[in-house]
Amino acid sequence: MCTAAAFRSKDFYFGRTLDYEFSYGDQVVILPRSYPLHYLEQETQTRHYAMIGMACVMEDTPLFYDAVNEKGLAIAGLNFVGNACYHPHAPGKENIAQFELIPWLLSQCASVAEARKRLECMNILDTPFRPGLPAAQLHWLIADREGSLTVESVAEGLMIYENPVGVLTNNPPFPMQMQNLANYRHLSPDPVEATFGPGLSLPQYSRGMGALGLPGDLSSQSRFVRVAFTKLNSRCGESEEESVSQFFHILGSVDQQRGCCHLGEGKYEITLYTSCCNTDRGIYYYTTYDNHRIIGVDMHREDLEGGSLIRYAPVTKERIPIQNAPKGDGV
Ligand SMILES: C[C@H](CCC(=O)NCCS(=O)(=O)O)[C@H]1CC[C@H]2[C@@H]3[C@H](O)C[C@@H]4C[C@H](O)CC[C@]4(C)[C@H]3C[C@H](O)[C@]12C
Repeated sequence: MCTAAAFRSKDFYFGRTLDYEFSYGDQVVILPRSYPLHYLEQETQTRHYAMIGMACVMEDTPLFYDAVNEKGLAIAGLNFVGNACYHPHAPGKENIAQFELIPWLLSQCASVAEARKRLECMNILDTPFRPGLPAAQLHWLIADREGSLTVESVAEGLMIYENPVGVLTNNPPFPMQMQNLANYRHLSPDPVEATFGPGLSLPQYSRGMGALGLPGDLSSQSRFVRVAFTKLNSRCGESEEESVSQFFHILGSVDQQRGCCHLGEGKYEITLYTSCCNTDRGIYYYTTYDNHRIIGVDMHREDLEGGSLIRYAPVTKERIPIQNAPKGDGV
């Protein structure tokens, strides 16, 4: 399972949890403006916007899971298994392979509005990156500080939906997620009046009872409701630290702990990493399952005019300072 969210305080933040049972070899990758981008059916781009994101690099190609470009446009791909359907070459369309979608849009679009224009003439090809690595069945959250889209390539074609909530999880298709949200329209962060029935006095015995009924399980439909409620009711200060901290709390509402989602044969799905990118500043923050310390990688500290990929292996080890150690232990 995975969850992605867009969030605005003073700056605009975008990130995701990546929930899975193994890592493909994730790295924080900065792709500078002159790194050539090759496509199956499109001309090679030799100059384009720079981007930063989480990817695995195969044959010198960064295969992005989520990324943000220097203009503040952000995209995350999330599993959409059983519903994603890609198509053969379509004449008259811009034919883009599934693994090319993120670089194709981030290399040339500065906003959601520009991405939408490109998407309207796109066809997503089923061609795998290489034999033995089938095309991941995904749908995408695309966002900038003005708004969000959900993009789903299904049997009927490429669907582009306005996403008024700015969150995405996995199945079912986006229109069903939104319809399901209506079942929770009564939830509130405020205390609510007892309306159960006339003449019955029911006590408000706890704080937080306005959100009683918010689903707590790990299914993708429940996570959609939970993260939407958390994000829409989020309040935080405008500083970078407060905003980043709040963003990790929003995605913390759908964090997946080892043991709660058994896949059989002793395998468990866990939140491998959580990301939060300040899209205005180009800083990609992340935590990993065993490293709760937020680590940042700032794309503007690198040579964005260069022609080589810049790669950082994620910090995966927990470091727990002891506050009353002799020299404060770095607290
Ligand atoms: C597994 C990841 C999605 C996690 C997720 O949504 N989990 C939910 C599980 S479930 O539905 O609820 O069961 C996806 C997100 C991005 C994907 C990767 C990117 O699309 C880049 C390439 C694309 C290639 O086609 C396959 C390898 C790959 C390297 C993908 C592997 C894998 O499918 C990733 C890492």
